[in-house]
Amino acid sequence: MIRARGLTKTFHRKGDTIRAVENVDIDVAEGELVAFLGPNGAGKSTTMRMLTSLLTPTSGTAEVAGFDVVREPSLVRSRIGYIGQGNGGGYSYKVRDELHNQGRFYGLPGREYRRRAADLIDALELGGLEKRGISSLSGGQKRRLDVALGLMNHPPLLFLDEPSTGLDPHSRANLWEHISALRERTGMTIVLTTHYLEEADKMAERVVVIDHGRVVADAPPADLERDYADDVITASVAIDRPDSLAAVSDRIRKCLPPDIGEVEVMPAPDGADTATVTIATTYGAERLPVALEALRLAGWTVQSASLTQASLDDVFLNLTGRSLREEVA
Ligand SMILES: Nc1ncnc2c1ncn2[C@@H]1O[C@H](COP(=O)(O)OP(=O)(O)OP(=O)(O)O)[C@@H](O)[C@H]1O
Repeated sequence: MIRARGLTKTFHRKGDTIRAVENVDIDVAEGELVAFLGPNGAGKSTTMRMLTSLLTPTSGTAEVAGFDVVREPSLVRSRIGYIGQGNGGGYSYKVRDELHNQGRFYGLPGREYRRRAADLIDALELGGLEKRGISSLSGGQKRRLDVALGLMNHPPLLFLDEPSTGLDPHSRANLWEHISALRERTGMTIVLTTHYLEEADKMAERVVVIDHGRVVADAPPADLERDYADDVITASVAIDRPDSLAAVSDRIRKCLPPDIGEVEVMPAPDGADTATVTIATTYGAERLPVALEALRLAGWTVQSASLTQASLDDVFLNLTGRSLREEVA
């Protein structure tokens, strides 16, 4: 569906040169859901706008839905849906009129656009709102209408630029339910931008991490978390008072399998007779019981244990030295 090579966009503004996107390669297969993840200003929207033919690349090439974005922009546009960050609906129109207008824009015959509008009103739960003015809709309802507008031409490829930004968690979950259901029904390919880590983790089959206009990683979320971040096992272990921390640490390390991961032993901060064992590892969920069993067999009493699984924020931190969560906040 998408094959981009060396995609680059440089803006010149007031004597400044802004390298918004640099040398980006992207492949998206039919039916995939791919998320571009990165902080504000990383270049996600600019990349998407080049792929939708709205911006001409400074250099590089992209084929989208079988056509070249520079040489065949109208063929690209006829085969994609694009929902930008701004609101698609003209505010003076009513919900159904806006959908019908969109159908006319794509040159659909009246019967067809009325049928599609009715279908999308149903699929995106806009029933009862058909005659409402768009300016009176809630944020979540407006975003669902945006998605409906982007789907009027039945595109095999849908681009969503920050579909859920500004929505409350309930509306966000609701929008995602609708998008997932549509995807299941139509097999549509979806490319979206987001800076919600949880959203990318849960919804996307593949995450393209973008920072300073460059792709810094591109893989399924679970692979990124395995390759670029650690799970952390934490266990609180009872210790005998006379033992020095060094001796305890040595004994604990020796009882654990050598390949378990990076082990650290710290005294409890409140001076109690416990030590905190942390193990940075991959496949933490499988290794947690192994570690606990090894400690138990060696005679240690484990008072509590927990597992913190690697997140996409850890991935971003390890790749860039910055926390995406903090940057976005
Ligand atoms: N038309 C433009 N003229 C000048 N600079 C621009 C223009 N459009 C984008 N930029 C700059 O290019 C860089 C990338 O912007 P872009 O909007 O692609 O980032 P983004 O990752 O989508 O950010 P956000 O999450 O805030 O939407 C930023 O530094 C931005 O200020």
